[in-house]
Amino acid sequence: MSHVFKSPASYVQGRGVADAIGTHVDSLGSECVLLADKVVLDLVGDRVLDSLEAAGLGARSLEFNGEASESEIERIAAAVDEHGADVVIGAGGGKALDTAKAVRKETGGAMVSMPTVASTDAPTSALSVIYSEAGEFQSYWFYERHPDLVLVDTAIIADAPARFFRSGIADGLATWFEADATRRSAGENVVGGTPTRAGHRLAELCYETLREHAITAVDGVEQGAVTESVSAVTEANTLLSGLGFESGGLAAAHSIHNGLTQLDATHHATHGEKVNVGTLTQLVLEGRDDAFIEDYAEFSLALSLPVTLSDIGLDDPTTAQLETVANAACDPEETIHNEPFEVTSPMVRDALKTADRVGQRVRARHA
Ligand SMILES: NC(=O)c1ccc[n+]([C@@H]2O[C@H](COP(=O)([O-])OP(=O)(O)OC[C@H]3O[C@@H](n4cnc5c(N)ncnc54)[C@H](O)[C@@H]3O)[C@@H](O)[C@H]2O)c1
Ligand SMILES: [Zn+2]
Repeated sequence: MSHVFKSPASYVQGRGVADAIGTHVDSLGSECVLLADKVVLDLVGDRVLDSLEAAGLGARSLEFNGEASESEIERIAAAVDEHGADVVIGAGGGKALDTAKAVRKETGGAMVSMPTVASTDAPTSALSVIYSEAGEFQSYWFYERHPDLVLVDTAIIADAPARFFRSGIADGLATWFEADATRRSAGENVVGGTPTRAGHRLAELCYETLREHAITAVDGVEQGAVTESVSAVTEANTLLSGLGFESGGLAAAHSIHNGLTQLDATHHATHGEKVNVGTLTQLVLEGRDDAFIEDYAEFSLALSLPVTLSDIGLDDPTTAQLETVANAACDPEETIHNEPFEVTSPMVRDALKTADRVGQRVRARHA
């Protein structure tokens, strides 16, 4: 298998860049559709449309219903075709961006990601995570093409609720452990090859950046402030984590996340919050030493990230529920098989139980 690295064509990040989106998009097409849910349209719709029009581009918006489901993708793709648009701009969280990517696959043309929360590493990837209308994980859809442009306004990111930012940090922390597992197993990354040195090291840089800046960055976002740390962590959550997971590879943490989505009780927890429980479980599964696992749990607590099953809505889960999660996590298509040893469902069930106990014990120290 060849070493493969892929990425979006360009990435622009800065305070106030939403007002200049037209100048970055004008080489990509002429008729733009902005896809975003009601909250995000109210927040940035006028600014984005004004900037596109000022650059001489046609611009209109379409309201996203909130779920990256097949039926929603079909509905939006039909509307984009009807408008004759050749640029789809997705704005919002991971689900809006994943829907915009899927729509572009149907309609052709250019695709722009404009995350308005730094909550996941979805903005840069060439894949969508598809859910049922009821919100259960269904599958990954992979695309030949990446977004043509990823544009991140740090003032918008810093103004959004800090919970999203923390969730993006969790998603970014997982990236390193998963990329490293993939490297150790000589496994396959998400772009159809084995990891390049670049993919692996970008995942590591993501982790280093988060360990060095995340706590102060969260302080900033809690104040709606854009600081150097907020900027560094926005880049880590978005660009470094995105390139790191796709070209570095995914492993157990995201499979466990996908397993957790099978249980309704976890649906109120964000992607990153569930991923954090997945990371702690991955570390237990890998047999990391006590100090290493506890260090991760302590760092999570310092960021108010979940460390127990109850933190993500699973109070007193039954063994049958944990087996549902573990079975789904061990599906033959899952990335958990990038761990450098054979992983079975009972191993994941037991690692989930143990990680939960570690989280409870470490939290009790702070009570
Ligand atoms: N494709 C990928 O590579 C990839 C990677 C990671 C995660 N994901 C997917 O991303 C999804 C999770 O994304 P998410 O955690 O961003 O949640 P989300 O997309 O479900 O929701 C984001 C929410 O934030 C709100 N919002 C957006 N910007 C805001 C702002 N500035 N201020 C206030 N509210 C704002 C939106 O209205 C929405 O309710 C999952 O479906 C996950 O599977 C995909
Ligand atoms: Zn993720």
